[in-house]
Amino acid sequence: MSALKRELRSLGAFITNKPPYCSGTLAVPNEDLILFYGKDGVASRIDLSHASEEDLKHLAEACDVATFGIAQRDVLDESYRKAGKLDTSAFSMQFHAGDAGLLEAVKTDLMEAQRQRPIRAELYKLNVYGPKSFFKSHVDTPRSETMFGSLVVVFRTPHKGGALALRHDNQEWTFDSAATFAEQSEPCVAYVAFYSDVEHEVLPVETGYRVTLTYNLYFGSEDPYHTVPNIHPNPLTESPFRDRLKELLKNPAFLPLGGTLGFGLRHQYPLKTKGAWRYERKGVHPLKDLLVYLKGSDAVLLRICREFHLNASVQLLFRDTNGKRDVEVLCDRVVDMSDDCLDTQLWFHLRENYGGKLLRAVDGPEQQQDIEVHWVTETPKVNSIESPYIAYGNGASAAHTYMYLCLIIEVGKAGNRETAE
Ligand SMILES: O=C(O)CCC(=O)C(=O)O
Ligand SMILES: [Fe+2]
Repeated sequence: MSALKRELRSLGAFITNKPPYCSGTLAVPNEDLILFYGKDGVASRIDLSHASEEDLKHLAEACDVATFGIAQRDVLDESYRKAGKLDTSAFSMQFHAGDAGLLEAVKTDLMEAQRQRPIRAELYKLNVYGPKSFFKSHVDTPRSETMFGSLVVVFRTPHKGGALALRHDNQEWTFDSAATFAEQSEPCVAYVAFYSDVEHEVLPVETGYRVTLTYNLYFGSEDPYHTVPNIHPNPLTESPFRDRLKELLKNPAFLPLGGTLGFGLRHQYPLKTKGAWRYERKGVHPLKDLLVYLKGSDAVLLRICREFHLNASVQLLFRDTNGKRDVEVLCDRVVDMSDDCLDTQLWFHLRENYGGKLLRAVDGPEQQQDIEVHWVTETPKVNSIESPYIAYGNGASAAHTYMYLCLIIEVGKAGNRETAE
């Protein structure tokens, strides 16, 4: 491996290793933890800061069986999810994530670069996970295009087990509320927030009752909140990446003549390709618009590049074909090839008709590479977007290629680049 490749890989590790969730504890006054619940005329009352086993059993018995969403349908299957739920119409309490300053913590810790963007949390359900309850691995069903994640608040009721396992991009983390509470002496609730594309699973509760509120997180206008000084987010820091990049930019041996860096985006983004030419004509540029919607480490990356005055753009990398990485083409606009009939090579078509730039080709020495991109991180395979087209060979056949969203960064030559000092 060349020295440059090694340096880029160690730089990329700071991005790739950043978890797509945040968690912590939050001090809450006891009076905010009184829960009133019931579906009939008379409501019951439980103090979630000092709940007895008997109180919790009563609450569990008042719940309905929890369902879960598959393809916009609610499904009941106790081999997949065993838990109780109350809809928002069947309970009430003073505690609101928006008021408690929790959104501020989520913005700071999870959203990072986008922390200036307003977000709001919509209360979804109260859940009770009693002994042997669980919720197998799933991703939450997005309720709208602006929903970007979920927030779970766990109350300090006696329980063991019921940790939340989170999985993304072949990595796994665990948020164990029972263990978190064991380390706290102050009255508090525990919270965990994660992006919508994070798979998660509630492991079986061994003893006691795990009581939660779940919220859907949206980009959108801000709820009023008060900053509570007692929030202790587990910080997931971005500064090692910034420091390392700065070091590299200062080093005259790093890309001495300047160059182009590529980062595969880590998160999934909805991208409408159908009819792309139509909205381009109206002046809509989805790849440019995506810059303000970047999530988590993708957003951090953009912000740091901007700090260093590096030109950054979201582009589409096309990779052809059959899993082989023989031909790669980069396009700075959305391409809809669903109606295209290709009687030439895909890379040629993209270059001729969509302004694509050839990164790598195998079919002959005469093919020119348009630009060289030094890849720092790869886009996870799950984030690929399929793009169909019709290929003419001996006859017409349906073919497809895969596109990957990436952030392309221009680095100036040594001595001619800023390091934000
Ligand atoms: O309780 C939790 O930690 C997560 C619950 C969950 O995944 C859900 O309600 O969709
Ligand atoms: Fe979930």
